[in-house]
Amino acid sequence: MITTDRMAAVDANAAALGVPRKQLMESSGNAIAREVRAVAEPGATVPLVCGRGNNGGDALVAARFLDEYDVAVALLGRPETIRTDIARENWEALEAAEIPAETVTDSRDFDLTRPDGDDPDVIVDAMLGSGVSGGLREPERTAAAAINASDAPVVAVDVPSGIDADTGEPTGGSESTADGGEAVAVNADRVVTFHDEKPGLASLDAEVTVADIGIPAAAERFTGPGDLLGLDRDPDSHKGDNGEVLIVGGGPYTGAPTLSALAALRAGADLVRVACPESVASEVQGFSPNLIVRALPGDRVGPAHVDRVASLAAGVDTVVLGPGFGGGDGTEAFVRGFLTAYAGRAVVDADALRIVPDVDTDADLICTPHQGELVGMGGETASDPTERTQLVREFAAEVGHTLLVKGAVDVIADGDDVRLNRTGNPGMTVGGTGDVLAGTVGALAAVTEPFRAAAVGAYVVGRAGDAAAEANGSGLVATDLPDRLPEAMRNE
Ligand SMILES: NC(=O)C1=CN([C@@H]2O[C@H](COP(=O)(O)OP(=O)(O)OC[C@H]3O[C@@H](n4cnc5c(N)ncnc54)[C@H](O)[C@@H]3O)[C@@H](O)[C@H]2O)[C@@H](O)CC1
Ligand SMILES: [K+]
Repeated sequence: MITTDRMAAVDANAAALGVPRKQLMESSGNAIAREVRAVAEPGATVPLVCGRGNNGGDALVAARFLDEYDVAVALLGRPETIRTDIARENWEALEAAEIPAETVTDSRDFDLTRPDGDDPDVIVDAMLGSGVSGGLREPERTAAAAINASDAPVVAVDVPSGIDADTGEPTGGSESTADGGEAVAVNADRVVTFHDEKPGLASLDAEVTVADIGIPAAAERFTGPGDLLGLDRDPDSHKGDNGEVLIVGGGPYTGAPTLSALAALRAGADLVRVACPESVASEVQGFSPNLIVRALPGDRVGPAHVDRVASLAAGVDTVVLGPGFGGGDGTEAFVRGFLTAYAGRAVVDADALRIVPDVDTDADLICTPHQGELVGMGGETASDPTERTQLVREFAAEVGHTLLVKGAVDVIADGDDVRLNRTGNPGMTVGGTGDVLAGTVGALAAVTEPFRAAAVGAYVVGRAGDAAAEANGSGLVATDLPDRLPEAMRNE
């Protein structure tokens, strides 16, 4: 089962793996043709009703595969207004091949009946797919009414036009069904959908076929540029809307919490506060005027700070717990106390990790252990990648939190999902890169759900590291990474 958003991500990842969308469209068109052959004999009359997006493009390809049928392509709108290059190229291929195709610019002209007055044998509905928004507009609305009025079986491409593939509901609501034949969506008898089932299709009264269109499994299993889709800032957003992060760390170390904080800012957070012992507060502040530092009495974070940190945490989207804490009983008691009191979202790293498996918390945690820390938490690891992935998935389910286990290939898992990340390089074993990762994931978790924040965080920090390695070779240091994050987060 795959949602529309995830499908778009996987599609972009496939392109990055060398399988471009035009190639997928070719497979989709082929799959539609197979479906038509399953319901109609050669020679049958098959109108293909095409929109101007890629859903229509799929059917423009199908028309080329259906030589043995009496096909007629109806493009809803002028060819110059076809919205994607690949759909337009397929339109031009039809014209060049002299395959019958007409354009419908006035919906009153739309007619599916044959010259002899009979219904066609099969109608292909390729008006709108996953790119639909809102209720059907013209000419799609009239065309949908005509499709629904015909007695011919209807094969819908990907999803019946006007239906939300995630919910199965009409995209414009279902109010107008009773008002004299106005269509809110196409009623399809069959749906040929691509790659995987869609959550909304099962509730429809239609036979659903899932066609394999050649998207490699790696496009789903591994993070890729598609995973960055949909993370852009809302142009109307205000300060704070794009994430407020609290880093709690420092004491024996000053660099670690600072790296986390700078990474959180570069990963897009609007406001980053660092709560650290007063002994290091001015040093942390000295690293950057972009940071807001909150000093905690003493030279180590300890149980006496739980209330103060909990009140600072109450106003933010995510807390990053652990960078530069060092070990020790006081720190452990703090982490335990804080997690018991806190019910929000937190990234847990380094010395704070050991507490997670047996603390009673309502917080939603993203734990970022390396293999050694994973074992310290009570998890298991293995040298075989498949086995290791399975073990991480099981352990994530057991602890009830999201895990991002760092390694040459990072494994990200929660109880339901697992993803692998292969960006990054051996130069990143240098100290401090883990702090950068924790801060990055903290910023992302302020704007997206924990599993995705962890997966995208691993991907972009690895990408930033790859760029840094290109510039600095094995002289890469952790401070090279934060400034490279914005470039690494571009979706290309
Ligand atoms: N991985 C993928 O995502 C793949 C997608 N493919 C096809 O591409 C389709 C998605 O293509 P697109 O993103 O181009 O989108 P669509 O073809 O679904 O819609 C395109 C356009 O329709 C217009 N539109 C939106 N809502 C409307 C409404 N309510 N009334 C009238 N017009 C409306 C918009 O201008 C939109 O740009 C999928 O459904 C599938 O058929 C396949 O070719 C292969 C792989
Ligand atoms: K459709």
